[in-house]
Amino acid sequence: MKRIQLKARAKINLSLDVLRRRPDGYHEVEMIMHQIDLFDRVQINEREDNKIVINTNCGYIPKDSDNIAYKAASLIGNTFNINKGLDIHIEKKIPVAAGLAGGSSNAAAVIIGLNRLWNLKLTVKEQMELGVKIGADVPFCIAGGAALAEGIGERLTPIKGLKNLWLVISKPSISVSTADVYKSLSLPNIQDKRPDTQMLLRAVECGDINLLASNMKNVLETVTEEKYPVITKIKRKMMEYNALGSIMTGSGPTVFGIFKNYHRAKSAYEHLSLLYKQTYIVQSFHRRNDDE
Ligand SMILES: C[C@](O)(CO)[C@H](O)COP(=O)(O)OP(=O)(O)OC[C@H]1O[C@@H](n2ccc(N)nc2=O)[C@H](O)[C@@H]1O
Ligand SMILES: Nc1ncnc2c1ncn2[C@@H]1O[C@H](COP(=O)(O)OP(=O)(O)OP(=O)(O)O)[C@@H](O)[C@H]1O
Repeated sequence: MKRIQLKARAKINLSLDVLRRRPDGYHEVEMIMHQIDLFDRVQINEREDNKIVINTNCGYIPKDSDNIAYKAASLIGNTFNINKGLDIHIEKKIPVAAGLAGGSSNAAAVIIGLNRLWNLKLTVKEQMELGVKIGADVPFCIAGGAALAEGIGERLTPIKGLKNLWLVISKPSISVSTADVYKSLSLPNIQDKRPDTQMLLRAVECGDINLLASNMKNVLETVTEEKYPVITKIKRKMMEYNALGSIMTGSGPTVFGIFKNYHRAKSAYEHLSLLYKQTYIVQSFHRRNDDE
């Protein structure tokens, strides 16, 4: 029986802009996305029967066909007419419903893993085209590294990622539905809150973390931060503890701060982790999937 184990890394949005609402309800976005070195471990083992079975150490994600990793496995099985059963074990470390693409990264790991396990010879682009059928963040999680994401998030232009960037990530104990956040977004409300994506892209590519950190913006804060003042509180704390800049990632509620060095990040981590249990000190992860 064949088996494979992969790391499924989380992402943050260094900027998030919404350009328009499409007739199907989805939104056209412009985002700078970056993987971080906070990951779940996904292990896939073939089974004797033809069932897909999800196991996880996390008590509050679905273990049936609602699990996004299950959906990815069944999509690959159906697309390539492979009727083999799989045990998928997810060791969760990425906070759930947090804006960190935890579920999407698991789906991406299953697509990448089955491509290798079953020798499907899919290119990264082909894997991404399958991934978007599961969710808008899945193609980025397959591509990895750092990218400008357009369309609904699936049109990716790879960029040179940031090496060894120190971040503190803090999730308050509330969960947010991405669909609800996009639904509640008022486009007129965000006009004076939009990021200068081109300038931020240049900052990332030059490694100018001061310029980046002080200009990061996420227009979805107008919905989630408005509803949950704890997000403002965490951003303030990050700045109080010497972050160069701090915003919410994705649809929230997780907040991240960028720090000049490990010592400053550690000091912020020590303070914030006393207030918010789900606080992590992490580095950026810049390697793309096609580099591996
Ligand atoms: C907020 C982000 O995480 C930022 O990276 C993504 O835009 C969301 O990506 P995701 O969670 O993979 O999104 P999906 O699972 O495809 O969609 C969840 C819901 O979010 C809304 N959605 C998502 C992406 C997008 N560009 N426009 C949207 O309006 C849709 O209502 C959709 O029903
Ligand atoms: N493998 C999985 N891991 C995490 N959540 C999952 C998984 N499968 C299904 N879910 C469900 O998906 C929902 C969103 O969880 P997820 O952690 O992916 O959110 P997120 O970090 O906000 O994602 P994104 O940043 O892509 O919007 C939760 O309600 C969760 O129960």
